[in-house]
Amino acid sequence: MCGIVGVISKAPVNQLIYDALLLLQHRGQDAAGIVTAGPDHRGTKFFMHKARGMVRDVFRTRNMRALPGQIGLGQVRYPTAGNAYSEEEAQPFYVNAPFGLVLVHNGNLTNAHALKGELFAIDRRHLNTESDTEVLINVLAHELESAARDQALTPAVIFDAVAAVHKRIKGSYAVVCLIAGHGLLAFRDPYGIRPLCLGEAMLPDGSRELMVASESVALEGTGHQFVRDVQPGEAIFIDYEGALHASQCAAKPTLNPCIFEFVYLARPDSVIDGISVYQARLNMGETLAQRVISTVPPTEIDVVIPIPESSRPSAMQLAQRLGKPYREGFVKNRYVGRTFIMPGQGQRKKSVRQKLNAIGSEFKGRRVLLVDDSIVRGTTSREIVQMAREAGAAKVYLASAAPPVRHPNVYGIDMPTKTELIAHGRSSDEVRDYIGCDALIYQDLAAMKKAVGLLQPALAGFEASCFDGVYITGDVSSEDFDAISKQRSLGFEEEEDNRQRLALQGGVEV
Ligand SMILES: O=P(O)(O)OC[C@H]1O[C@H](OP(=O)(O)OP(=O)(O)O)[C@H](O)[C@@H]1O
Ligand SMILES: NC(=O)CC[C@H](N)C(=O)O
Ligand SMILES: [Mg+2]
Repeated sequence: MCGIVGVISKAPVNQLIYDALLLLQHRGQDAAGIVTAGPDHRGTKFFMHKARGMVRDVFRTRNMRALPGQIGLGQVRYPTAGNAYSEEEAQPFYVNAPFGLVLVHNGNLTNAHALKGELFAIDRRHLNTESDTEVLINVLAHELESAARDQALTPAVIFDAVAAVHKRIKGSYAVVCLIAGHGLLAFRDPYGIRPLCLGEAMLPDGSRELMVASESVALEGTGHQFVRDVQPGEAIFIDYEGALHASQCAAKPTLNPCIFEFVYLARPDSVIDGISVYQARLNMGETLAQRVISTVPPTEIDVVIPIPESSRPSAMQLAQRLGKPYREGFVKNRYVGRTFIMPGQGQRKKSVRQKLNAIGSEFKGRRVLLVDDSIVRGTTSREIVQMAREAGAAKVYLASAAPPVRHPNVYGIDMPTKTELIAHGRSSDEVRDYIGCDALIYQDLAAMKKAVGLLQPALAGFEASCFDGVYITGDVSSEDFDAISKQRSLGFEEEEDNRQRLALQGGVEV
């Protein structure tokens, strides 16, 4: 779940894209990049800067100055394919033909490994990284080339190319792409797994600035009005004059957003596909309360404490429903990022204690109900339960606003292998024992789908594979699972080697 943004304006866009990326930082902490198209030669020259790191670290003043132009796009990366530690896999990606394309992608292709061979052998395109996004840009380039041939690149031709891309690639993808000299193209996979929305702002000269972004918070936070979500399977093309063209390019589009966006990934102040993320989390707290009441009598709970950050709305609603005080028992170090989206278990584990610290007085002698939005690898909850006990809690109960995560995700959440999931192959009692709490209460999946789904009647359903093992695209083979998980673990091994080498040399990790 990376964060992506694209803008067409009559004013410089470098600072605007930077600001939008900061608002999307929660979607990716590993790398960031911006491309702008310069005012010269009708915007056919691209200016790019990308590197590993958080937005604030990647872009220095000199980098910002080197990004002129009124059109651009950007990305913050949370790697779910390829190698998390490779600078070359930071986005945007560039290919020089046809026209010159730069592209950013949120999602994960499940058939990237098969397409790689096809691109080389049949389409005669060379790929130089392990990234699925490089596969995607090359498929799009090939299809644009085929659709355009010797005719002018009209919106209809571009939409034909996107229709062909939908037929070739599998998985999840929200995409923004600049076509040199022509305009900005954005499209979303036929199931609408990953989010993408459109906004606008009027500039002082009366012209209209258009922005597409992963979440509405990026629009709002940069002074844009939300216009609408890009529909599943739909493509929109905004030409250099700012005219917007839209077309449905998929044969059978259905709206099945990833439910994990509402559980954890998205910011609560965003609205995705008409669903307020905050309201979704409140509703999850409400249904979780029913489960708590049937497991631990409320008379045995003194206080409800959230595990910051993402669980807060659910915990608040749960406490209200139980009629128990809601207290802040853990303080979050705001300078440590989100632990779940860090690459590598070693780094994630170390970061939990750096990130959260208990306020002793809130725990001493109390029977506490800790609430988290989800328990995935159990990294957070195991540490937190121990911290609550060290702080003197009399009883530690743990409630998860999401059901057990038992299946790998192949659509843009980095949990490609079953074995890394704490609830895989374990009963709830076994997970409770592993985590070390006195009672463990999980959300009910059907209740959660209903509680979030009622906020958007137009939904066909949710992509909820990590909870129910049903893969919405219906075409993920065991070979695809193997390819995705193998490739991710190879990246980690490489990094582990790298860390050990640096440690031996007394070097500093960069
Ligand atoms: O079981 P685990 O593998 O630990 O994963 C789940 C935890 O990770 C996330 O927190 P994170 O620190 O990433 O972000 P947050 O501050 O938004 O809650 C999530 O909110 C859970 O707390
Ligand atoms: N989380 C994402 O959307 C990642 C995009 C792409 N699969 C990458 O790894 O770079
Ligand atoms: Mg958390």
